[in-house]
Amino acid sequence: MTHVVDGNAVANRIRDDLRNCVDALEDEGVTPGLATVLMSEDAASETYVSMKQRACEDLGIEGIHRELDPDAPADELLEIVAAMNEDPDVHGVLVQMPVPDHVDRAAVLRSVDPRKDVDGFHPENVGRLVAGNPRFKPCTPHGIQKLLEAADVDTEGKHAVVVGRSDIVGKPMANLLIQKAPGGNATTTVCHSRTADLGAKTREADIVIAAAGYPELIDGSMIDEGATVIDVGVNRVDADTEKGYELVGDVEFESAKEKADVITPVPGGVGPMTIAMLLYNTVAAASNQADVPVELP
Ligand SMILES: NC(=O)C1=CN([C@@H]2O[C@H](COP(=O)(O)OP(=O)(O)OC[C@H]3O[C@@H](n4cnc5c(N)ncnc54)[C@H](OP(=O)(O)O)[C@@H]3O)[C@@H](O)[C@H]2O)C=CC1
Ligand SMILES: Nc1nc(=O)c2c([nH]1)NC[C@@H]1CN(c3ccc(C(=O)N[C@@H](CCC(=O)O)C(=O)O)cc3)C=[N+]21
Repeated sequence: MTHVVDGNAVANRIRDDLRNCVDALEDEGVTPGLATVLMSEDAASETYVSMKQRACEDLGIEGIHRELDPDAPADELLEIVAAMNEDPDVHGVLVQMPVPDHVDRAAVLRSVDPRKDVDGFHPENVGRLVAGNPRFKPCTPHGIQKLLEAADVDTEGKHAVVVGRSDIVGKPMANLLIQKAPGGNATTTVCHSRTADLGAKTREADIVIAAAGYPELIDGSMIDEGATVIDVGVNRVDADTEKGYELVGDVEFESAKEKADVITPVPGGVGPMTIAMLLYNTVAAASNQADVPVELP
């Protein structure tokens, strides 16, 4: 029987453990604070940011949210981030991606205080991750490591094929998988839009991590018997539903499930883990900044 990993259940376990950490910080007079900034009118981005804020509230983390007109000058965004960097009640700062085209994305990522960079996107934190000394592991790849662990999938010595090379998912995922550390030690291939014969690469994989943002790109014919399939894709596809769309992963679930031993669904797989690990990084940031040690899950 194929194991369909319940990301909501794993995420809820982590969130329960984090609640104890928040209580321990609270006992020392510290309330963790997460500030989010949204400069977009994209409906999916709005949904994700409000899910993050609700998750904070649920845990006793103080959520602060700012929204900017997508046409506002880039300096306005940088000023907001600078104020959040200075605010002692804010321990984590997250600028929801993507930002509008007239805003220099790299400059935004550099503007976040690296000690508050709970996304792990600041170049200093990217460098530390690559060097094997991470401060904050990026939320989605970190969540995938936790999911693999929960599903008893050992990465050591396995061939992992990551489909996608974005700064948010593909690259940090590959960097974690090649680390000489628990959850790493995998032989790792990174594929992208210029990869020739993607199926030939994914069929070689013990673990496929699909993060291309292309609905049902990977079907059962591209999966080896007994493989583990992690579907990161969250694509809104027009459908005759109440909302007018349905969520579809980068994996064609039914055919891939026939081949895989372990597979994650969409929704309810990687997505909830991303949010749980954002809470994790926020608690870690508060613990470091307040110099109050906590035992993270
Ligand atoms: N579940 C979660 O928590 C999260 C889900 N997501 C979802 O994951 C998906 C990927 O997100 P993100 O990394 O930000 O996306 P990006 O668009 O930034 O990157 C997509 C990557 O996939 C590659 N790619 C695109 N099409 C193909 C193809 N046909 N064959 C092989 N590679 C391809 C691109 O290649 P190239 O570099 O050559 O352009 C690029 O490297 C999206 O659906 C997004 O919504 C994202 C973040 C969190
Ligand atoms: N600075 C920044 N940090 C991010 O972490 C970041 C970002 N920008 N930009 C966009 C992506 C996307 N992302 C998701 C988070 C949760 C779900 C999630 O919880 N998905 C639910 C379904 C959500 C729904 O119902 O629409 C699920 O898969 O079960 C999905 C996607 C974080 N991202």
